[in-house]
Amino acid sequence: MRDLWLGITGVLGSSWRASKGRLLISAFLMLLGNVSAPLIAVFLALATDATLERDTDLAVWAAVAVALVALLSLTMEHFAHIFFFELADLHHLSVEREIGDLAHGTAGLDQHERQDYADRMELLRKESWEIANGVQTVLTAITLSAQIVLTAVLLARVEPWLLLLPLFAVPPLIAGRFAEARLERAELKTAEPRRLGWHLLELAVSAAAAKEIRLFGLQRVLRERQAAARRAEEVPLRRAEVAGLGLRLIGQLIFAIGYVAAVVVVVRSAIGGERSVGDVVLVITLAVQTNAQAAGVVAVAGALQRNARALARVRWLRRETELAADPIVADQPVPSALHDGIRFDGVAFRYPGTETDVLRDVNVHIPAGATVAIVGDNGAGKSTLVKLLSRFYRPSAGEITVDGVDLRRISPDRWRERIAAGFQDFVKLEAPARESIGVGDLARSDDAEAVRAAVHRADAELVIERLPEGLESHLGKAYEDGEELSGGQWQRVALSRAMMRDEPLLLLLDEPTAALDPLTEHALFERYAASAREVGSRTGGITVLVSHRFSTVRMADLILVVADGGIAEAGTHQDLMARNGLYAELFTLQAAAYR
Ligand SMILES: Nc1ncnc2c1ncn2[C@@H]1O[C@H](COP(=O)(O)OP(=O)(O)OP(=O)(O)O)[C@@H](O)[C@H]1O
Repeated sequence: MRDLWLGITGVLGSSWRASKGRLLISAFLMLLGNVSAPLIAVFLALATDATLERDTDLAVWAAVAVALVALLSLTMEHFAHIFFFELADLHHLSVEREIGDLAHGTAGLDQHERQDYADRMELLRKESWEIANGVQTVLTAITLSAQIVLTAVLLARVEPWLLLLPLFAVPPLIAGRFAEARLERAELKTAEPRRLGWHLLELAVSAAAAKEIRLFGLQRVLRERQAAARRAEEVPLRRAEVAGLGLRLIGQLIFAIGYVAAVVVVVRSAIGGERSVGDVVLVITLAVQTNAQAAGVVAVAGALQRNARALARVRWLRRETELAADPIVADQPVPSALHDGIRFDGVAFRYPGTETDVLRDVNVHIPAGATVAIVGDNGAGKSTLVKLLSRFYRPSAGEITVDGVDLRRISPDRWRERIAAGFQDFVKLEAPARESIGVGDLARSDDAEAVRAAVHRADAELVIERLPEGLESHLGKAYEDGEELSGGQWQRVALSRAMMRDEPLLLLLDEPTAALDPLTEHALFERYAASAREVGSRTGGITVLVSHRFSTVRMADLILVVADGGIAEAGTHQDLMARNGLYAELFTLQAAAYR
């Protein structure tokens, strides 16, 4: 009930803010249209009695009035729609803006990587039009209520017992509520197969996936899976819809019984001479309208509930965004340079909503100015360490300190201003090349010199030189004249973006060179390491590289081998080879493979 109330007031409030004039005009037109409907019955009754009494003047005037109110009742809602559409557009824009603001409004990745968040966000995206059209729903509800009250008054004047007639409209209402609740449960339950269905459809139309799909002959399997996902979505939804239809039908049947009883009561008293024929016409006409009103109430109640549910989800998103805020006050500045470095003390980490620790009791000191390589099997936790360093997540236990200051006490935004990063799953930012690279340091994104320097650091000059208009060329298929790049070329663009910051305190390279060949990766990393050392000697900046290629890794000052949720080995290449442990084994295996 509270959601319903908040839904109604929320819609009216935001429509009022969006456009007072449109809201008032459409409310007036709706009211006029809705109040006119019961008046048709009044004038029809008048015309009938006047005709029977041979009062021609009154009969003609009453007939003209019937035509007039019928016209108002039929047309006003259409005129109101013109204003609704504009209001809905304005509203939709603001709803989408708020969803976007809230989705961008969290510092970490807690929500974005969570399944229940993804499910609800998907529903919310679908429902954004429901919210936008909410003003029509709410105004219909209000003006329909006015119509129902007027109808009730008119019926009561003929026969007070007829006031019971609207009571028969309650069962369809309750049935409608149950049907809606059942449908919502089914929608939530089927969010996963729906997402899977979309994903499979996206795969089917994506150029990137087309190669592997054809090469491995996956078309049939994918089609079958897509069909299975659609079935898994549709069967429960259809069941819920059929069950809802049955419930609604029972509700309408109860109303029909009341309707027939009311008509019988009045016809009997008209035969007995207590009522006029006009009264019978009035009741039959109004009772038909009451039936339509009941259907209208059910429809509008369903729409109000959907609107309330969608707005409740927006409030949920607001709450989630608030909850995601770090409880610890970020009251420490980012150091301008590192002296000691970064320390992990007893750090454990478990992804939200999961049952096992990905990292347990991680203790390591990354000295200022060092170049660190992180190696380990797939799923060992390398990227998780990078996410913790980027402050996308907070450790579940233990502490990460930067020059002795708890990382949680440094504002994530400020910290990230001093981080440069390149990831394996980088963004293919479709924009002019200058912008696609420049956003790596937003403050200098328009600075062509800075962009060129970044391109040089990433050794991506050849990629840019081949573009028809150099840095001004549009990248990607979003543009008609856009240049599509190869995987490796996109990766160079992403690397250039990572190189935009001149003196980062932390350069994170999480397999950013995976699309490049080992020799190129080796050469590139040597180049980064040299420049990182040079920058590091001034600022104490740390470079962290995640790679599976040991030929690249060996040049790092410190190699961390991640295994079994912790740092299994740490040291230089020489140290670790001498130790003859996991690193030595993996290195020897890989070196043998290359020989
Ligand atoms: N968002 C997430 N939610 C739940 N579990 C996750 C999430 N991301 C990663 N994991 C799990 O955490 C573990 C470590 O993942 P991580 O990505 O850190 O491994 P990695 O060493 O970087 O692997 P790779 O070499 O394959 O990139 C894996 O078991 C993975 O399934």
